[in-house]
Amino acid sequence: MQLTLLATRTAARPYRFATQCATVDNPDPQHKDQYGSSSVPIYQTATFKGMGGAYDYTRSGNPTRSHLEHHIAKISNARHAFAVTSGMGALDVIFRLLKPGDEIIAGNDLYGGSNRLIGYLKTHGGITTHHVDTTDPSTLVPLLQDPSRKVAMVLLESPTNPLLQIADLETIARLVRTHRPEALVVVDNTMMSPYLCRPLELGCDVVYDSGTKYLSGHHDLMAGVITCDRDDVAKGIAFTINSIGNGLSPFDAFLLLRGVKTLSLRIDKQQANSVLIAQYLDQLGFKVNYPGLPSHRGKAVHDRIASGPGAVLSFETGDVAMSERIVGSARLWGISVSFGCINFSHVSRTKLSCFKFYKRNLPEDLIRLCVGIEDPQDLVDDLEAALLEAGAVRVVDEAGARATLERVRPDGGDMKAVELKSVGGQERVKAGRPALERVMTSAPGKVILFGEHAVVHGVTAIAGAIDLRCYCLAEARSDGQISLDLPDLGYSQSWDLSTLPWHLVDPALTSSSCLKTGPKPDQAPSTELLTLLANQFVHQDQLKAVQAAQAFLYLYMHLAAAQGAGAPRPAAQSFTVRSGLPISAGLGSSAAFSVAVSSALLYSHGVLPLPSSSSSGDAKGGIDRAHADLVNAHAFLAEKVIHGTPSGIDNTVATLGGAVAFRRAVKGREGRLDVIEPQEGRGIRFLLTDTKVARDTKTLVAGVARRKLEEPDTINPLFDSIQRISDSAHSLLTSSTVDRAAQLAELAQLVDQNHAHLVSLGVGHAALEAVRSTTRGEPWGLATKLTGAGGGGCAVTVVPDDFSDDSLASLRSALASSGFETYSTTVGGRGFGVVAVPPSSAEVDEAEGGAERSKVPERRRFDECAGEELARWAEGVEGWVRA
Ligand SMILES: Nc1ncnc2c1ncn2[C@@H]1O[C@H](COP(=O)(O)OP(=O)(O)OP(=O)(O)O)[C@@H](O)[C@H]1O
Ligand SMILES: C[C@@](O)(CCO)CC(=O)[O-]
Repeated sequence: MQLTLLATRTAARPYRFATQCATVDNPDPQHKDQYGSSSVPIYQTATFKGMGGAYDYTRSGNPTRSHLEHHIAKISNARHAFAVTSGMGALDVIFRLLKPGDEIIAGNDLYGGSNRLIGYLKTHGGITTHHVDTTDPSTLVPLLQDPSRKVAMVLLESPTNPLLQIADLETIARLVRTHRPEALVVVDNTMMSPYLCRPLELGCDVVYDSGTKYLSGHHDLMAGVITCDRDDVAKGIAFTINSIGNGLSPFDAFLLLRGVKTLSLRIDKQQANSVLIAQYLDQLGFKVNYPGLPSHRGKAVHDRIASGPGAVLSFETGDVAMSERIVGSARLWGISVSFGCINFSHVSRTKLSCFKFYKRNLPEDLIRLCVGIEDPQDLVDDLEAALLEAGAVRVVDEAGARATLERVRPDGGDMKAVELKSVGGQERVKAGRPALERVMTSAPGKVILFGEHAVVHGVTAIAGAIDLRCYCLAEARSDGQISLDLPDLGYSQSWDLSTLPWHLVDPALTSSSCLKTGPKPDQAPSTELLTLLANQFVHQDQLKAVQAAQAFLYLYMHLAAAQGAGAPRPAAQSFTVRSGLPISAGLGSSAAFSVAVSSALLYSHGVLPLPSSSSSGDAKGGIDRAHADLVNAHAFLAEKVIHGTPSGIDNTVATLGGAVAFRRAVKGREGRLDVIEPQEGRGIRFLLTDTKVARDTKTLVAGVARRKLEEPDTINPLFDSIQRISDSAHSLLTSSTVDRAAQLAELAQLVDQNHAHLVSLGVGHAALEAVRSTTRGEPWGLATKLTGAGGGGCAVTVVPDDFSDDSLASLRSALASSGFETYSTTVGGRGFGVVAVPPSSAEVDEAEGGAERSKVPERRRFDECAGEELARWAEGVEGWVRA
């Protein structure tokens, strides 16, 4: 039922642009390629055998070209499309729709090549052209209304090249329709491509693109394409192409078709780079022409007729010689004509002779930038180096917290120093040192005894800290880098602090109150920053590491920005995280990671003062509750980055330790946190079994949320029942009077009931059932449920008081023989901890003659040892203070 509905919907809706680009349909649905080739074959033939077939001579038509033309028509939303040998070839074909004596109205900032052809038309074809200011549609009206004028064509470009002036294509098309219905409105759409603008949809008659540019994207072919809706116009164009023989060759048609498939992908990246570069130049005070800048004249019109500013911009320096020096100094930026290529950002200075010849009033110092898909920071760096080398900017305030660039006035006069908040969208930051040279934190994993998943939707859950922990070591460095090493995931990466996307920090997280109380519980992480971090800053090898690195960088950047009151004051540091917890197994490894990293950041940056350690080196409850809450608030944000919509129970337990009954705040109902105090002599043993079945909490939580939405009548009663289970468990665990045997028997029953509900929620797994059947079977008879997000991961078994150590050992070996890993743990252990780590033995040797050596664990062991050995190493550092 559901499937049918979805299928119908998909069939009725046209595909979106990127999908249309990537899917090449056969123009002739009757014709199936004999081998079912996925890529369109190249029909490299001049002639076709026989007469009366679909094709006879490639000048008139060729299957590869037809495929391309069909595809171009589809993505341009046009009835007809034609592919010819160049963009100018396309304009030539269009001009041949005119007759001697006809007149053209064209812009006064037209592409030089078009102007050259217009000049030729005048001398050889008797066709005159009137150049007007197309940024103002009213300038066309007198010509359109003048009956003595034989205006047969209006030729437009928007944005123009290279001044990026905007013509209101829609309004002009309407004016032409009103005053001169027989005239054709022709648009050169090369700067936009059909991805960003489709002028036929705005009422224009004929559109052409130089396919050499964005449509191809690789500067490896020359082509032009023409689209139109009118059948009579299409007939004229087809006749001309066949007559003059400038149809695109089969091989170039194949290449162009290949290029078009990635059109939207390429333009998205080129455009994003262009926005950063335009902002950079704009902040330096250059006059920048780019419709992506709020100040650009005609931006409102452009935003109405097009869906993006494109990837060409230009700027003026105020001095021709300086412009020449800038263009000459660029290294990564090449010097070239044309644009639209993915891997070749280039600069070009306007050619004086050309402009003078056509009497175009173009500034002679104009530099055009055509932006590719390179890393934007490299482009900005190279441009900046060229600006510095050319003397267009100079560095001031090098000693300050932030480097500042100042534009140099070409005439030597005073120029206001531009304090750059951001350069190319990237803050010019200077790395400092952290408040603490070396600090280590740790946080426990958790086991949820009752209420997982339901807790995300406002039901109470019962959980406690376990004795497996995650450790984070933060160390100062002095090379302007921040690094993250995650040996458990085989991941290691460092970033130059000045290259991080500081411009995307969320101001809501950089206020001074945020430093005191932490991010608000309903604060969502910025998807824009997270996406950028994932796409451009984090190695993409494995999802687990991407999530962890995103969370780390997100916290790090906001903390650095908050400390500098918006202007980042980052410290160069190395962070190494190790964990004794199985990752993605339901024991809260992500929460332990989030708490360990948050606390390491807050202490090492001096936001939290280091608590004083007791002489025993293990002060219980030695951390202020307000400090713990600040850590928890930051960790919750990190959990959101990793999990999407966590309830907050995992990070709360990993921060505070102990055992809690937790209810999150939902829709107007307050949250609630009850600490379950350990009861003397009534501790309960638990066995944790890791099924080793990999799963992802984020996906499982999202799946339950979707089911709640789609099947509320099934899911809501399950949540109500889980609430009753948690309430019963809470009173059983806090009662000091209920009979011990009855308490454990009742808990076992609740465990079974809760597990059954979790299976009904859809988060069970065959491996978990295998664990349950082993523990329930003879001779053990113990109740087990999944714990955490389920879908695999871990199960928790209640171990009664009279269950002997031998029985436990034999149960563990039975589970191990099925490939499971077990952990026997107490529940309710300590919360997060912190310790200042002294220099490792090697450093002590140098500085103090080795006097301290025996007290300091060897640093490299932290990276190398695992499991219990890791815990021994970390716990061996003296002076831990824990919540
Ligand atoms: N030792 C570690 N090193 C690096 N990243 C870690 C480490 N431990 C956890 N993580 C991060 O936490 C994520 C695991 O989160 P996930 O929620 O899937 O599992 P979990 O927290 O163990 O289970 P649950 O949330 O069900 O208790 C990993 O993908 C990684 O991003
Ligand atoms: C599945 C879930 O309830 C527990 C994951 O450990 C999710 C959450 O509470 O955030």
